[in-house]
Amino acid sequence: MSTPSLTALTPAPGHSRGLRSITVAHGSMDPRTGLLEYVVRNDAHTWIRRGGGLVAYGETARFTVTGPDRFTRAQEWWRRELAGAEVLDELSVPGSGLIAFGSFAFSKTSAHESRLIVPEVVVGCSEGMSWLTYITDDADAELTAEAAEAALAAYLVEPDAGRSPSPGDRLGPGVLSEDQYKVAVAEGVKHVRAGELSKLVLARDVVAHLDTPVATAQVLRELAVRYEDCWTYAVDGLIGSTPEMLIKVEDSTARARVLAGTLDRASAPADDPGYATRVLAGSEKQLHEHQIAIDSLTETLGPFTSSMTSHSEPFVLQLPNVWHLASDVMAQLTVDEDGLVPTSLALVQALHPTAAVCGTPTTVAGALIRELEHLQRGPYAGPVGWIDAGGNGEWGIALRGAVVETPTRVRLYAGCGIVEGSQPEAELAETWSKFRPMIEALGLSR
Ligand SMILES: C=C(O[C@H]1C=CC=C(C(=O)O)[C@@H]1O)C(=O)O
Repeated sequence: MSTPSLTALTPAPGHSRGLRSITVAHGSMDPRTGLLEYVVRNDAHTWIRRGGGLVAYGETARFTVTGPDRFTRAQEWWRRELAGAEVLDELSVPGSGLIAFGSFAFSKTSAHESRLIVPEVVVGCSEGMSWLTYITDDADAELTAEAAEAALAAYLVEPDAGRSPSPGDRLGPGVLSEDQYKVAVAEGVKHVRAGELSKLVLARDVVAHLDTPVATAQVLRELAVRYEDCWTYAVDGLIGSTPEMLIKVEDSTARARVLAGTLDRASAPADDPGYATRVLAGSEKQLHEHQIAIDSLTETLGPFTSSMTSHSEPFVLQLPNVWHLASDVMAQLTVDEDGLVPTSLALVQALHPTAAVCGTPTTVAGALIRELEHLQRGPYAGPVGWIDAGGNGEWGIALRGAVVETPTRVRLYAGCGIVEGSQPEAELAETWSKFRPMIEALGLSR
């Protein structure tokens, strides 16, 4: 397997025949809002958690691809772009310098285009540092702090208006009705009981029809404030706030957050603080589902690492809508004889799709998803995130999100892990708990 390396992705300084970028320190940020003050336009690309991360505007380059080799081809394109690039970066931290935002289709057979987008301006904030990056393909453009500030100012000058819920806004069914979804779950359980697979993830969609155009920036700000432990993403109309980190690479350290096992907070008794721990961490079914997800990640990540640690027991992650059983995994990536480690995108390629969104074994689950779901997942449950010139990056799984299909039509997706003990009615209810972040951020009710 050829894994692009950190060094192979590092652009040569001083000669340019393509992308050119400058990164400068950017004034201090309001600690209460962090990056959110920059999420003012509906075309923002975002990757935000607890006020930090990246917000970007504009598009200097784009690569689109479909098919089973979408990750390899995207990496090749990124390497080619970097090879001819000129990069001035006074910070040189993960996420500074040249970066691309990306979103990949869940399925290798999907007609949906996976994409890498190199923005024009990026505001970044991490560990008390803030920076501004300006990226151009104009050989004559000046790479100065003033040029970067001017490029950012041009995007911020006209913020998009928010919207208020309208009486005509409504939530309609998606491809499968609720009853059809329950039938699909029951079918899935039969296959699990027959021993064909141990876990299968079945998803469904619902469609928000709005009276007036969706105010994406407002939706993203609401998601980022409410779901501050999640990663609020926006890439080209794919928006949401995911609690699941597929892989994060910072130099030679990789991290992942694996989730599986869900409990709706809406149905919890108010006066029982031990409820989530008892019901989730005390449930054989939930622990089994979680173990399958952990095993799938660690088995695949193992060959890339020299050491790996995770807690022996999952913890209960509390989000505003649900509790999850969660495990954080940290690994040291193996450094090869040339001193190189795999890039974040190379690891994405190896890890996707995990048991959290597909099932185990992957091929059996993938075939059953196609047979039972009747849904074009598109970018739902695919990797979403960013990569920099050094190969660092953060790639979440595009969950708890939606695709803005037209200014007034937004498609929401949610799925559930199906194991032997799954009940169709309970899984249907669980999809509603997973739709809730988007339903509320859009100002809708069920
Ligand atoms: C497939 C989804 O969630 C996955 C991630 C966490 C917990 C899950 C579960 O408990 O079923 C799912 O595997 C989704 O949110 O659409």
